[in-house]
Amino acid sequence: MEFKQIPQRKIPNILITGTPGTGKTSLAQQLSQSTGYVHHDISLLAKEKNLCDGWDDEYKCYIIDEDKICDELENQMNLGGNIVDYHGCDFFPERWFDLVVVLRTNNTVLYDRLSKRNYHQKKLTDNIESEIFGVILEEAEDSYKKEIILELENNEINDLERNLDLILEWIKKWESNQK
Ligand SMILES: Nc1ncnc2c1ncn2[C@@H]1O[C@H](COP(=O)(O)OP(=O)(O)OP(=O)(O)O)[C@@H](O)[C@H]1O
Repeated sequence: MEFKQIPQRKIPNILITGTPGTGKTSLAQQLSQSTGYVHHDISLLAKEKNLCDGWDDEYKCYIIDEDKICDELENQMNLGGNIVDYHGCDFFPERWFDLVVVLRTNNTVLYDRLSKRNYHQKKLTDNIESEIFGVILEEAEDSYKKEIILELENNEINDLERNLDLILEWIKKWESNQK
């Protein structure tokens, strides 16, 4: 059998994950503007391309079809220069990512952000508890090497700017290491 070797990417792929409301999309959008990398908001992609596997009546949201999402993104991920934004991280191929950012938010701040979305009480409480117990961080630690995981606080606007600068700095180093 003949294997086609995939050339090493020259620009990195970054996963931004964290509990809903921790600011993944805000950071991903700014990072995409600063770098020209492609922002993939997985929930949006699933809806737009019909990569869903039903409706979750308890949480009132679509259930994404993880296999279809991975198939949809595979070719683009091989090229590098992608920012993937999703509140889960254990179903993506590990080889896709060079950096995994886990955003964390103080529970009082997160409560305020999620209350504005009119989530029902159970969805609100479950998300706050998930953040308190660091469920997504644990999921990231179970799925990726710890050297590529970056846990970042995102409570106020200064945090967003600092996190953006940190990631831009990381990209510069990563790219110069590839030369
Ligand atoms: N550093 C910050 N300071 C203040 N507000 C912020 C900050 N980051 C994000 N926000 C605000 O918090 C809310 C949630 O942000 P955002 O939609 O980016 O979160 P998310 O993690 O992508 O959520 P979801 O997983 O549900 O898509 C938005 O109203 C956004 O403007």
